[in-house]
Amino acid sequence: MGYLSSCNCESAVAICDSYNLNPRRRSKRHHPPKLRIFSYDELAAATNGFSAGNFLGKGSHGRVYKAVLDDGKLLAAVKRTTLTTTTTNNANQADNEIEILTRVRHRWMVNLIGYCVDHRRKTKLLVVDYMPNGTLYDQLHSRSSSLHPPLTWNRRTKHALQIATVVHALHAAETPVIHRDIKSSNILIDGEGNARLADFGLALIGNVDDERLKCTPPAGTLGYLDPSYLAPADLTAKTDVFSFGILLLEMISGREAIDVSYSPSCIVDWAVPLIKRGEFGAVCDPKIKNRPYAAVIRKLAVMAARCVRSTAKKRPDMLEVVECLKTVRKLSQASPAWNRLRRGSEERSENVFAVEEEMKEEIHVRIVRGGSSRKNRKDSNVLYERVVSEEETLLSPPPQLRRRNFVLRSRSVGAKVGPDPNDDIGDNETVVTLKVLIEKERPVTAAAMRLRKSRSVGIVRSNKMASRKRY
Ligand SMILES: Nc1ncnc2c1ncn2[C@@H]1O[C@H](COP(=O)(O)OP(=O)(O)OP(=O)(O)O)[C@@H](O)[C@H]1O
Repeated sequence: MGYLSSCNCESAVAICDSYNLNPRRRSKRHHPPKLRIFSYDELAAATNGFSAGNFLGKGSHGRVYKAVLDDGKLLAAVKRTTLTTTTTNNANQADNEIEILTRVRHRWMVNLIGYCVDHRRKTKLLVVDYMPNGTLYDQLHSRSSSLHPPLTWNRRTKHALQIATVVHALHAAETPVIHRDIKSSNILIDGEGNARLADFGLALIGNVDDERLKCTPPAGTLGYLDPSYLAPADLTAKTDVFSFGILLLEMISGREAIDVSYSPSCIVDWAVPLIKRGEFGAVCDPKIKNRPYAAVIRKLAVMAARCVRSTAKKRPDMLEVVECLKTVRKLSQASPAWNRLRRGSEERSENVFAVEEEMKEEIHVRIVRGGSSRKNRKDSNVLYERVVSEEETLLSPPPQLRRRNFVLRSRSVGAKVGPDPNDDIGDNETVVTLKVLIEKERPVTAAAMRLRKSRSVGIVRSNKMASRKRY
């Protein structure tokens, strides 16, 4: 294969291997195994002739089978793609996946073991690590609790951190990789219960200003696809951050990215207003038995809401997401005694939280420190007025707010912003008047159907690009 000879596997493979990114381990350089080239017959024998008994699942690119190799010493998954006579999207996807998986490896990725290209049979086979515990999608959304018991909070945050870590490593690699198809069905669970990122069929390698990336049409999966990614030039690492944010919301809430049995059916439209109103309990999956204290759920939910912002630039990068998840994990694992203490203090400061949460809906804040008369309060005593950014309202109340000596009111859009002349407020009280963004209530439609697991859509590169020189 041309692309294999054109890139040095040994050095390229190391580009995002976390072992090599860790300076403490750099001295003992970790050399990933060489890729193997399999024959069709070898893989046919290893999968019992691609039998139904070895069938693992079907994706948009083809079927996946369990393979037993090396006299039973190696279990692998074989992804089988059929080539057609003309250059098709499927063929491109298999090429692209091999090329990327040849160059990048990470312990939280489903890594490539080898491959087989059989032109006579018009078949391309990718041999990857076998993941015996299914997908994160199954674990989150399975109806059968005996097959997949509900995931604990600890598991959810562990999986989220593992995937955030690998996505960050991909983005930070010398030659960055944008996955473009982060979703719960592309996260597989290995034998030790670790989450691994799979399916690099739509991934792109290179810098965003590379011609190849600039000519590749947008692709992804409905429900996870960044709404600001409408043209090739819109692609940035923040495209993955959006999909990761959807994944986080899915993990926190247990809801699917799109579920038409709810209204709103899109997880963003449902969860983000709740998060902005501070209703973190409502967002949290009722199947989680030992929930952490509210501040931990809040921290993660706010991060998820920031990841799914419509403006890509305002989203955090994956490093910030990784740091947030590490903190969330530390806080979640704090001792029960510490949590009891923390809960107690949360209850005592309930009013403060209520204020903070009400603030999340505001778009303007005006704080008026009261004088001795209402007239004074009305116009001459405005000490502070500003537009509060979405970020501030999600994360923290302005420092000027104190628990005592203020009265808080909410107003709908269009209401006058400023102190109400009918207030009966004593001297030296602070008035906070909020302009509230009221979302139009949408009619709730009866549950009609559930969407089946969403499939990836899109092509990896245009035919024009396919014929261009590889780098
Ligand atoms: N490495 C693997 N080990 C075990 N099972 C796997 C492995 N890879 C895939 N599977 C199974 O095969 C199914 C199909 O996987 P595939 O990646 O082809 O498609 P998908 O991610 O479900 O859908 P799409 O291709 O549309 O993104 C998965 O849902 C999973 O159950």
